[in-house]
Amino acid sequence: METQQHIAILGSGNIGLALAKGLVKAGIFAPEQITLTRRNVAALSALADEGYNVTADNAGAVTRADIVVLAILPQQLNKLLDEIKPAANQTKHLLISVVSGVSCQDIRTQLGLDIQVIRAMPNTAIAIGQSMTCIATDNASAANVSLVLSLFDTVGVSIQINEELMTSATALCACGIAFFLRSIRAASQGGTEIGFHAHDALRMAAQTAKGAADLLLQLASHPEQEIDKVTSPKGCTIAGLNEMEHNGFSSAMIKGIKVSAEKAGALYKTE
Ligand SMILES: NC(=O)C1=CN([C@@H]2O[C@H](COP(=O)(O)OP(=O)(O)OC[C@H]3O[C@@H](n4cnc5c(N)ncnc54)[C@H](O)[C@@H]3O)[C@@H](O)[C@H]2O)C=CC1
Ligand SMILES: O=C(O)[C@@H]1CCC=N1
Repeated sequence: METQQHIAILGSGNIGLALAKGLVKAGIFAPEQITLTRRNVAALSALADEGYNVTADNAGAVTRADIVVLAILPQQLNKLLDEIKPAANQTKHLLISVVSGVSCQDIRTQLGLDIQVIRAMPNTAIAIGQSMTCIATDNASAANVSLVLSLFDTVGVSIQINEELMTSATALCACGIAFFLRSIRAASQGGTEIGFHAHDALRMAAQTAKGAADLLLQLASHPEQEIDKVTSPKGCTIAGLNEMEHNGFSSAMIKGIKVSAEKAGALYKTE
């Protein structure tokens, strides 16, 4: 799905750069078709050497682009929208916002334009083509929704959801990367305590986690169905699993995801 379009990514931090790298890796955009912005443009010099356009001029980047991605923090958004307002064109531009907790309508209101806005919630695995991305909109055309879904499908799996579920998607999928990484890290720490060198324990834990995820994804199976196959009667798996549950393993994950979702919903309002 190669494209001739030009994309501007406003805010080249963790997720903006992960998106840019993912799109280039997937062969959708050449670096020359991507403009990356950041206030401290010197921090993007390595990207400039790779062929990306880099600038601190957000409005200029918007003028040259067909698709504009907003990838800055919620508290930085209003200032940026004021800056690009003169360059934004509601007939030309499609806005994609990955900013947590900010609705499509919030963005149009701040811009004062009836522009098409699609929210996307990817995660950092987008850099390696493994993102779970949720998208939502309240006004974009079906053609633009398909375009954005197919764009994110090249860098993982994408689904369209109702906009009111976007903060939940943020907690489960975007923050979720950190939650699962911490679980793997904890498993590796356990592995070290029972005899493996730290780097071996981490690799073993990560591959085991990957296998567990693939059992669900490839077999369309349920976790408990797969757990039942591991837990031999009177065995060591059920002993370990029950010990974890007595200490609140599932409960901690559920409570953490709930707190994360509440926080995601309040990020823009508490700027
Ligand atoms: N990090 C993640 O895994 C994910 C983050 N998000 C959302 O993406 C947004 C960005 O998050 P991160 O990448 O983690 O933050 P970050 O702080 O790493 O990146 C933001 C970047 O924007 C730049 N910036 C700030 N003001 C600017 C301006 N006026 N013009 C140009 N650049 C400017 C900053 O220098 C920084 O490089 C947030 O709204 C976050 O909620 C969404 C999904 C996943
Ligand atoms: O921690 C955050 O607020 C952002 C949103 C989702 C992932 N990182």
